Formats: sequence, C-alpha cells, structure tokens
Amino acid sequence: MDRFVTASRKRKRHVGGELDQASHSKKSREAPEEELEEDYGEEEEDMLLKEFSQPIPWRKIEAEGLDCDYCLLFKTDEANELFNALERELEYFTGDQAKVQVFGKSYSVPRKQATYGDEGLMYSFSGVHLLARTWTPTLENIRDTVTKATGHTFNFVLVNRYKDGLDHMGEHRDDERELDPSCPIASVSLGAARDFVFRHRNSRGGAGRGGPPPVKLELAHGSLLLMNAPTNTNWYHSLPVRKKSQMPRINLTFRRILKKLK
Ligand SMILES: O=C(O)CCC(=O)C(=O)O
Ligand SMILES: [Fe+2]
Repeated sequence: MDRFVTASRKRKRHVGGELDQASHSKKSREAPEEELEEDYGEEEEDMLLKEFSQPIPWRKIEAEGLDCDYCLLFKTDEANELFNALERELEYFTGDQAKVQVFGKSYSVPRKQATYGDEGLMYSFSGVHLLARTWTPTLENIRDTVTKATGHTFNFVLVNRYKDGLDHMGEHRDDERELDPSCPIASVSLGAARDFVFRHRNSRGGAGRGGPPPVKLELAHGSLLLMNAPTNTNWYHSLPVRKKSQMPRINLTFRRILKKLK
C-alpha cells in the first residue's frame, strides 16, 4: 500500500469507495456522515466535505480479464491550460532516442515521446532505454491530482504527443518487468479526443481466434483512464490512425517503476 500523509490517506479510503461504487452503482456517492464523524476531526471533516462535495463520477470498464476506470478529471478550461503549459514546458526526444528497434531494425516512432520522473529512473521498451528528465511543475501538478483522485503514487511518466490523427501508437501491452504490478497505469489525455482500442490476446491474428470482442473507447480532453491489473496481461491496446482528426493530443501515462528488480 502507498505511504501517505494523513490527509491523503483518508482521502484514499474515500476515493477507493468511489471507484468501488462505480462498479456497484446502487451505492450512494456521498460519504456516510457517521463515518466522517467517527473518523475525522472537525477541521478535517470540513475540508473533506468541501473536497468531496462534487465526487468524480467514475465509469467502470470491464471485460474478461480487463479492468479499467475512466473519469473526466479536469474541466475543459483547466485541461486547456494544462495542455498549453505542457506545450511550453516539455522537451521531446530526437535522433536515435526517437526510434525503436523491432527485430534488429530501427524505426521512427509515429509521434513524439518524452519521459519524466524521479531522479535516475529509466524505462526500457522496444529496444530503447529512456532516462527520466526531472519533473516539470505542470507534470507534478497533474501527477499529484491523479494521486489524490486514485490513492496511487507514481514515480515516472511517459509522454506521447500526437500532432494529428496520422500520429498513432501500435498494439502493445505495458507489461514490462520493471513496472510495479500493484500500481495501475494512469493515462491522462489532453487535446484532441482519440479512439483507444483494447484487443484480447486470444483475438489477435488473421482469423481473430474467437476470443472476446475488442473494447473501444474515446479518450476525451481532460480524461483519466486507469488500467488496473490484470488488464495489461490479457489485453493489448492501441491508438489507431484517425485521418479526420487534425488537432494535436498529449497523453501522459503515469507509472510506478520498481527501483530494484528481484
Ligand atoms: O496515447 C495513448 O492514449 C496511449 C498511450 C500508451 O498506450 C502508452 O503510453 O503506453
Ligand atoms: Fe500503452
């Protein structure tokens, strides 16, 4: 379990209820008052009531071996500001670091990428090893908002910038060994809304092999998608080309990387 200062720990308990409530929609969205009276001092209670007066409406997305939670984390104005701030702050990889290796051949990535996080953290996939740059103020702000909404802490973010609907991401799973399996991947989307497609590992290949049907969703401006275990074991995901989409999009996948592999 994550370590929190007091207020965050209390909030985590409540938000856990919210997430849970998304899948059992008959439960009340409000925190039961007796619980607040029992557990919190007056000042904290006021703070919590204020904070939770507009609980985030989470949507549960479930299929066989797929478990995700989706919500609109930022209002449009806030999301616009965050997008513009990231456009000013972020530096993307160029040259060899903007390429991946597949079966010994080098390919340019059809989007721009950057990695930020705690000092010294490195993330490796498709033959590239990306060292995290120091968090920027806007990334820290978004990371902390995601932590407050989910109760999970993150030490790394992979940024993908899609200049338009031609930029895309191929089907993959985020199942690298260095990812902490107890921590979901938290995906924040800003800018153009884009389709996001999950495909079960038994439904890939020409004939589809009769696994469960794909799960498609649109990731909206200001949205948060939590990919919980075991989603990334059973399902691949992709961001397909959408030729009609002309606006840019930035996606941030917050992750927890294990510092030492066992
Ligand atoms: O841009 C997206 O929504 C997909 C990002 C993703 O799958 C990843 O960073 O691993
Ligand atoms: Fe991914």
